[in-house]
Amino acid sequence: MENPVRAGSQWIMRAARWVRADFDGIAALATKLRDVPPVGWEGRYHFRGEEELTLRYLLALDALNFCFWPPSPATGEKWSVPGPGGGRLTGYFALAYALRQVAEADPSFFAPAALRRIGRDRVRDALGEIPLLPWRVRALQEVGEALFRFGSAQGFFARAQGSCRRLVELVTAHLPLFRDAALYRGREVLFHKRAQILCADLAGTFGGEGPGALRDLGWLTAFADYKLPQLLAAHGALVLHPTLAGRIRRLIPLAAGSPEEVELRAATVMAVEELTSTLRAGGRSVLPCEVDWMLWNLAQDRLPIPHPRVLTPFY
Ligand SMILES: Nc1nc2c(c(CN[C@H]3C=C[C@H](O)[C@@H]3O)cn2[C@@H]2O[C@H](COP(=O)(O)O)[C@@H](O)[C@H]2O)c(=O)[nH]1
Repeated sequence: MENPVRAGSQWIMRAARWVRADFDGIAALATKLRDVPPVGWEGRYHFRGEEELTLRYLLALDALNFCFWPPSPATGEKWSVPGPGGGRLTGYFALAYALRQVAEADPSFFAPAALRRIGRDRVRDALGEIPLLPWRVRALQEVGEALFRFGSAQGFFARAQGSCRRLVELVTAHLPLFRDAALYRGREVLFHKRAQILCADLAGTFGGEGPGALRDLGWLTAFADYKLPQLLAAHGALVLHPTLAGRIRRLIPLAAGSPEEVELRAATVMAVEELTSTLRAGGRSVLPCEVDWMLWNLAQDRLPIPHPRVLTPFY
């Protein structure tokens, strides 16, 4: 079955007014990507241990995998935690590492009954002053609730039967904060960013074996976060309406669910589809999620324009 994220994004881009994919820009970026080696799983900061705990950890990780930038640009620094080598980690890797330390020091944090009724103080103890704390508390409570209902993380993930599509359906059915959808011109469109990343994280963590043996990774689209549109726009693969570009440059948050925000996400998905086809036509066999990883990796370097800011628990 076709991924609804792909079909929805295609439909949005036919009507889009704020963002367009630029085919010369995409072709130029594809040429650059041709020489980028495949990006493997970067698991240095993740927890890996006994299977049940690892699965609980991954579900919690992707439940919290959103908004790592300071809501107030004037006062806030990007959220960070001390890393293993003395420096500081930010963003996704900071979250992976902070949760790993919790898993190692106090595995009972991830017990279904504990997560179900976790409160702000416990989350703050674990993660420090992370943005959007109330959403994160709720996200963890939902993880606890789902684990409680299924009895274990192993029981939960087993229901996916090795399929990304089923895992996305499962997660979005049982954990409301994974339901990453928007209304565009009166129609519901899906992005399922964190649910789809969970599939990639699962495959990466387990090296494609055991619970990470997912047979339909090609079903996944790009994960419509805030780093990919930043990179794509910086390379001219996406062209933004000047008003939108100006707002992003001035760090003004975009309204969640606004047409410009939804179009940016759809354009990101479609640009990655186009990059994937271009690379394939050039003889390189890649999946959209692999192109996503290449781009996300490149987006870890300093970029000439800021990333779009949307206060949302979805990405
Ligand atoms: N499109 C896309 N977005 C991704 C990821 C990942 C994690 N993947 C890695 C994990 C191990 C592997 O080796 C993977 O490469 C996180 N994010 C998103 O980025 C944003 C944070 O950015 P920053 O502040 O710079 O950490 C935030 O929205 C977060 O949800 C991805 O893969 N693709």
